[in-house]
Amino acid sequence: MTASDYQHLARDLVDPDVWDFIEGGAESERTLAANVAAFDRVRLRPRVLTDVSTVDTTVSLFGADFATPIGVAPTAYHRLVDAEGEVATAQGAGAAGALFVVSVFASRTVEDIAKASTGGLWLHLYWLSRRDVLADLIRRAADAGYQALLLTVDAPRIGRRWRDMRNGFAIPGDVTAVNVDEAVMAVTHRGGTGRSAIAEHAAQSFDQTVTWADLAWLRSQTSLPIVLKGILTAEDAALAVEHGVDGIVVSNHGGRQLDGAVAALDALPEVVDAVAGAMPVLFDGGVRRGTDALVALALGARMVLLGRPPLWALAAGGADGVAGLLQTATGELAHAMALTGRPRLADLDRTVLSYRVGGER
Ligand SMILES: Cc1cc2nc3c(=O)[nH]c(=O)nc-3n(C[C@H](O)[C@H](O)[C@H](O)COP(=O)(O)O)c2cc1C
Ligand SMILES: O=C(O)C(=O)c1ccccc1
Repeated sequence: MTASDYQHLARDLVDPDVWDFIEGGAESERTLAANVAAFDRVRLRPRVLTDVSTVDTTVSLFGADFATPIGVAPTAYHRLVDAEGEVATAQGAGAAGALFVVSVFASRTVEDIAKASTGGLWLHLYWLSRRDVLADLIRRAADAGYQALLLTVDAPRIGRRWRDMRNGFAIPGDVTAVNVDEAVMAVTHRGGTGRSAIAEHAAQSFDQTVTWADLAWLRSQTSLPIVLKGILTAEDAALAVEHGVDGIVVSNHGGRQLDGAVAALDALPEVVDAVAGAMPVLFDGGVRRGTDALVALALGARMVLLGRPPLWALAAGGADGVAGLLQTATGELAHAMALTGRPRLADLDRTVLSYRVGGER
């Protein structure tokens, strides 16, 4: 089944306030819409007679091999939609040979998730004020076999998500961020009419003072690769290279942070050009099909991540749903590679694309 099939099934299964939390974006949700619309503008230039009897979707990243360049983006609290939560997501991603990036606000322990996983795992972090909590979690993740750290840099504060504010949304009490010290989570505000508990919690627990210079502290804590998520400009891509990070994710957080931010796909070419091969560039935002993945890969992404679709699949089908989603998307990608006459990921370049992506610049 496709992402859209799982979305339709999930809608009837998930609590309406949780549904709004998953689906929603910031303010007018313009950037959320733009992420998906950007793919609608693209058309492909197929080449023919190239021997596509074997199509290869395998990709390696930081020394690990993946069956597919389509992975799972970090999203908080998977137990909101499935009793097994991230353990089921890890089983599904592993079955598909896909990367799973585990949110710092996961609702299962990093150790339990690692035990359930047969694939690659990275740990995502928000920069909490409590550096001792971060340091401890980084150590646990390394011990449990996580292969990289992904620091999200587009959320010093949480975007103004009116659905959550109007719903007075708070994570239900039986779902908790089990990997984060209770002292950090204790500041969680209950939300209430007109307020989002998630935004209030972040306002109290995230460190808004961090700058590029602070990355040296993170580097000192681990020998794992460090990937920055939430880069949208050539300027910041150049700074990322300068500061010696190991990879970046071009992302606008699925339209959940700065409304009006450029569509993720439109930002991808300038970032890829600025990085100029110095490190892998990943991509997320609006990918709903394998054919969308092909477009981002053609623009220079090494891997693409899905945010909302794995939550839909998890809600509708648990681990099997997540595996099914990733396998279907990978199948679509392989088909599109065959039908564009590019049977290897290395064959995918901008000549695949007919329309210019990247806005007016
Ligand atoms: C319910 C939900 C929770 C999320 N939680 C996180 C998070 O904890 N950390 C993070 O960096 N991004 C988070 N994201 C953003 C995703 O990692 C990703 O950037 C975005 O969903 C990609 O867009 P897509 O949903 O169109 O695929 C979340 C997104 C959703 C929908
Ligand atoms: O990152 C997000 O988009 C998000 O929804 C979230 C969830 C929990 C805590 C902080 C942010």
